[in-house]
Amino acid sequence: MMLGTVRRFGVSHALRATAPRSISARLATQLAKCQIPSALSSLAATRSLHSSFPRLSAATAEAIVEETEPSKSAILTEFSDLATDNLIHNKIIKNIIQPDRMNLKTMTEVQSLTLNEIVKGDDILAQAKTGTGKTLAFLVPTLQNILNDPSVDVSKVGRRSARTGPSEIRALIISPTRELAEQIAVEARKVAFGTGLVVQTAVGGTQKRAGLIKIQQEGCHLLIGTPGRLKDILSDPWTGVSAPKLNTLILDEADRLLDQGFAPDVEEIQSLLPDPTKVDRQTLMFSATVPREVMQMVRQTLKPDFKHVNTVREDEVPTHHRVPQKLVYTRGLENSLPALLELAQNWQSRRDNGEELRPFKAIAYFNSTAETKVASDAFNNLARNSEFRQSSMRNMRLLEINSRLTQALRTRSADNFRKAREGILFSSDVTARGMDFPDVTHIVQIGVPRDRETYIHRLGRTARAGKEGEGWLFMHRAEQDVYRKRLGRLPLQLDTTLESADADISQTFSNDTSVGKIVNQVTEGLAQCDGATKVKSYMGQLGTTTGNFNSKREAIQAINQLFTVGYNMQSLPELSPRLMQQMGLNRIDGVSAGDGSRQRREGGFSRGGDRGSRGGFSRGGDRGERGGFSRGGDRGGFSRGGDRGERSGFSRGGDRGGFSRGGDRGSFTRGGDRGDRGDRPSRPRRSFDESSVDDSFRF
Ligand SMILES: Nc1ncnc2c1ncn2[C@@H]1O[C@H](COP(=O)(O)OP(=O)(O)OP(=O)(O)O)[C@@H](O)[C@H]1O
Repeated sequence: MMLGTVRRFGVSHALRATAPRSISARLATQLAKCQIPSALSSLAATRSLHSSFPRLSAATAEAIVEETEPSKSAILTEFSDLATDNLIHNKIIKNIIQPDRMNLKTMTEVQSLTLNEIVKGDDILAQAKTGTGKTLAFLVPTLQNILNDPSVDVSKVGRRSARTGPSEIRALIISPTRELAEQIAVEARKVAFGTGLVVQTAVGGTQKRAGLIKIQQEGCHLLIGTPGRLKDILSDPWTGVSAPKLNTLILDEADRLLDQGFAPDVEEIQSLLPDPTKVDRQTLMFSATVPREVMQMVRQTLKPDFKHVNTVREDEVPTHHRVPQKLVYTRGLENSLPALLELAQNWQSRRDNGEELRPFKAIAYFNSTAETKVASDAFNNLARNSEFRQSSMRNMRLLEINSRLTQALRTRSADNFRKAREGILFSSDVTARGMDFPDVTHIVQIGVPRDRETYIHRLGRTARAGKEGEGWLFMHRAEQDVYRKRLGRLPLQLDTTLESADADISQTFSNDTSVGKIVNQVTEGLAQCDGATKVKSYMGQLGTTTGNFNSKREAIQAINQLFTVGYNMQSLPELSPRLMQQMGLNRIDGVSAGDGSRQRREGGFSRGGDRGSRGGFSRGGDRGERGGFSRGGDRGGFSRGGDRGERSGFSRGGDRGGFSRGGDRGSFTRGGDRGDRGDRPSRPRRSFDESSVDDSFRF
């Protein structure tokens, strides 16, 4: 059984387990032979926090002892043991282990396997499952290496005189999203506390000038940022950020940064760093997924003798075994939101009935940014009704996050969700990677995600650091083929417990049944949503969902039904000829062609409620007072330009067929929202949602 792999390219060490997961007599003898600290043997047998959190197990330790002849520090597993041979600065260790600080005790497998190699200066590609502590795995040794650098005057560190601006930057971490960059910085500051090392961020959506002044005044040893902003400040001589002594580059979520969306920026950033023939550079790459397609880029970026540390067994899916993953077929696309509400309500009711369950805290992932807004608005609308307010759902925080929001709103949503005890975060893929929200119990993916990696990273927002969690995938039956082709082997099990997933929403429901109540609540919530938002969501789904179905026509039929039945809109949005051409659509497919004049004539959009009374409940009784539109209020409006420097998605260039238009630079993307490219001085590219809306509707 393969437990983990450390490969030096050229010299390869495969770590094969030959012992059960408990310490063996043989291991004990070998540990003694190798003079490994006695703490290790007890540690290998101990599971301090959670039995399923991947630590360096006895078996792995044994494998290392057998096959890699490590130095003794190579297999340290306790943070406190890092004091041995002064491997890691005492202050850093204290910050990690002290109960009033980070309060961590035992290293995870990826931490144990990479720490010594990074301190030695090797280039590393490290792959380990989501939520297994990769951030600390690169932060601790990197901060230590900065302290070890003789040109960093440790005696002066911490004093003002030692802070000499950007020229002191020794290490750079690139992250695909702003929130992740900020999160890494928070962790880095905790680790570096009291050492005098200064950590700064450079992310899009924040004031560039203010950030630069901070770096100038406070200094910077470790800079963490998003590709666009980093490229911007490093390439602009006026910023004064040149980092001549920088000798460490870290790509977190490396496979994402090396794919075609970000690779050009990352390459450019590398070219702006000191010439590696003059300043030796260590490069580290970390991710939970390393698809074969990026390996060529990995080899081009790392030194030829880089090490590949892989804690995911070759025969294993890179999701956690302990996370039940359930698949729900929905009758139509309009069934997803009722099914989500039912899932949350069922869970909360079970808690009310005395089951020992953590409060429902879920992230609902959508494939386009506009869908997150419709869903979030609908849930916030329905949460105002008295039945909801008196139910077990009453304390739910209902939050939205996607790259179209202003950075201030994004940060607020992320912070509020972090703090929330129970709630739902309606999210695009902007939070899919790296984000460490505590105590997330459920990940609900609505529609088949764009690729297997996206599925894995989204799912990885739950069950972190050894905790429990569950994953749900809601999809239309007609997405089955794409689901199999795109996601490959995954341990999903069919679930048929959610009644509203299969309800015929076009029917009238009475409030006497629980499914009726759920459908009616969602319908009412949606009826109060802004028509413009619904149109954007329709457009977004033409971009994302169409490629998920077997036939375009079938997909458009389903999206049309979502719009008319689910969103309760009378007439379909008109698509301009240009847009139809861009999307490869024609009337036969079932879209409505026009120049958008119908929408303009009708003052925007059909306001819903005109499909006749459906009895059983009043549809949007308060819409008169509110003019039929929900304006977002503190839930964050739709930012159409304040935040345009970032990309809200990119096309992977034809891997899914459908509408892909030549990689990431086309005017039309598939509506995803996978990362930030920071602020750009040049004219921003348009994303799918923007282009479609600008072409067909002006509102
Ligand atoms: N040795 C440890 N013991 C216990 N908890 C840890 C340890 N190391 C890190 N953690 C905690 O585990 C959680 C997940 O860590 P982290 O965010 O670094 O995971 P990751 O592997 O980078 O995940 P992802 O692949 O999603 O980016 C964090 O809350 C972190 O504080």
